[in-house]
Amino acid sequence: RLTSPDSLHHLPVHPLWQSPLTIPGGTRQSPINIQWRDSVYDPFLKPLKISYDPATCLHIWNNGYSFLVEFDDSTDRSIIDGGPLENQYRLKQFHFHWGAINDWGSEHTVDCKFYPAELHLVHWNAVVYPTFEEAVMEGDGLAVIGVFLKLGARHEGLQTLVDALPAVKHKDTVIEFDVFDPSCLMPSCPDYWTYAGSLTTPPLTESVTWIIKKQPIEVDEDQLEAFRMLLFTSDGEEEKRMVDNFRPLQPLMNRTVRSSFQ
Ligand SMILES: COc1ccc(CNS(=O)(=O)c2ccc(S(N)(=O)=O)s2)cc1
Ligand SMILES: [Zn+2]
Repeated sequence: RLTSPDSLHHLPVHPLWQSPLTIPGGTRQSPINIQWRDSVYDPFLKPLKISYDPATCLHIWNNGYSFLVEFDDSTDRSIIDGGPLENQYRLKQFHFHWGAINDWGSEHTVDCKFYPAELHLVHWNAVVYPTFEEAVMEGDGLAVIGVFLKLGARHEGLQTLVDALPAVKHKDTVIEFDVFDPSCLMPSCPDYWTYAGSLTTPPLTESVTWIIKKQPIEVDEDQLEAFRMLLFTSDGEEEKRMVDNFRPLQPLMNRTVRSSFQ
């Protein structure tokens, strides 16, 4: 059993990002810096297999941390398999982390370099665990694919999401979003790093197999600015722009980052 959520509330929190800075006894916290030269090529790592059914898309909502696109995870219609994983994992939601300016915003860094934003696709091990909530508490319960966003050409697939953001400007607003294929947000290169880590927001449980794509996707300035016009705050509250919603880097401790490529 992992740290229970209620034991986290008295810990020092990061001012901008209501997430405890440290977890007592935490040995596999996320995010981390990925030092390219220290990652170890593992020839036994398989290619990651992704098969998403766009019709499993349900809605977009602003949860006060980020905006999430949630999926129907009651069946195995949207799954990932292979890569470092021993089971197939079901897609539950994806969300982003971003900065107030383009110099930072990602959660993971590569050779201490920040990207302006990072996409997280959250999957859970429905082969072994009966519910997502149980999977969140187990070491092999979750698999999150991280994709870096870099400033460049406009991303047409992302634009359909961006167009919906004004409707979820405030915390706890939701809109229906019934067809979206997150595969369009994947870079073309299959290369990834993988390591054992945690959720980067409460409950910060050490239940995530991280799969971080080496190649970023390109988005343009207007698309990043659209993220930055979202609010942490509910309608009627004093407006706080939703920016810098990333957790500080955590110590690598006794972990090795493996790469699927040489
Ligand atoms: C007990 O019920 C629960 C337990 C946990 C959650 C949090 N939601 S979550 O697990 O999808 C994620 C939180 C942070 C993620 S990150 N940035 O590492 O990809 S994913 C919701 C309900
Ligand atoms: Zn995340």
